Amino acid sequence: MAAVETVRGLVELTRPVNVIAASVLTFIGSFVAGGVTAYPLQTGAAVAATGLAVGAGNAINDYFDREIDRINQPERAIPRGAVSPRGALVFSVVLFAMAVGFAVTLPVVAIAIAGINLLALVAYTEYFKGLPGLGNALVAYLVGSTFLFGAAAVGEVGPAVVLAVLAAIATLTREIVKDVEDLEGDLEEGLNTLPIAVGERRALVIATGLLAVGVAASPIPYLLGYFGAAYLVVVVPADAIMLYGVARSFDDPTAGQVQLKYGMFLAALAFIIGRGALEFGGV
Ligand SMILES: CC(C)=CCC/C(C)=C/CC/C(C)=C/CC/C(C)=C/COC[C@H](O)COP(=O)(O)O
Ligand SMILES: CC(C)=CCC/C(C)=C/CC/C(C)=C/CC/C(C)=C/COP(=O)(O)OP(=O)(O)O
Ligand SMILES: [Mg+2]
Repeated sequence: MAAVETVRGLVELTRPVNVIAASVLTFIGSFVAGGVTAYPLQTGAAVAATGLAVGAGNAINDYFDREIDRINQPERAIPRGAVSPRGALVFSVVLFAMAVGFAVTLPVVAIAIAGINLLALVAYTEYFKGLPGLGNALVAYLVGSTFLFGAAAVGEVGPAVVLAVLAAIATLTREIVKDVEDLEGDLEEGLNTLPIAVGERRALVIATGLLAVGVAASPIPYLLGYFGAAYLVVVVPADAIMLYGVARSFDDPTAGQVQLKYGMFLAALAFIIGRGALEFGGV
């Protein structure tokens, strides 16, 4: 039973939903760059590198955060004892090494993005997380960069830039809300996150303003001709769910950040449907 609990804990450390979601974003980047069918092996390597890097980044985050999580998230794998801190660290290093193994097979721009991202993932928790807004901006960059990484693996990065910016804005919004949710543990650990630096309400007003910009910009991929009209049918509800989530955060940041995540996932689906509609002759 202990072995089953350990394996379950290791899988939990990777945050598999995020691993899959980020991998889909990289695939979308390759898709909008028009390289999936022309370069299937590079697309596969980029998707694999992303999934392994996200799993590694999440595992090392939980390793560094193990004391905060005893307060904020005691049910997580390390605080509940399913995985030892050393076991989590070794697991993260193995995943990072596997991500590098796939990334080095890609074109030089993709290798550069992967190299920057892998360093950022290691540095995030120790050096950036406690800096007001900077830690959030780094995570937002990392999520947005998946589109650039997927595009750089197979072709031109250009079309992926708009998607990267939209994903980064939405992620930055949610990261600020998550810091409001984690205020107690972050204060105990002496972290100076944005809500601690400027106050919870002001941080949420900043998050709301950021998301408003992202929502207003969300039709741009359609207007630029990257997506078919079917994109609007899906992204408009996604925008509405994200706006509802950030509004909900003022009285319940936990529920709000979850709603934001649902809206972001639906927006990622809108990207897939929008590009698919264009590629396969739909609307
Ligand atoms: C306005 C507009 C149309 C925005 C686009 C939104 C979009 C497509 C966002 C992409 C979001 C996404 C699918 C991200 C992948 C999952 C991931 C790796 C997120 C980063 O998570 C960091 C977070 O702090 C982890 O916490 P948790 O999710 O609670 O485990
Ligand atoms: C394209 C390549 C090679 C890599 C992509 C890398 C990506 C997409 C990373 C996604 C973001 C990520 C996994 C960040 C790691 C750190 C992390 C989990 C930040 C959020 O954690 P905390 O701020 O500690 O909050 P919680 O632990 O409570 O969620
Ligand atoms: Mg953490």
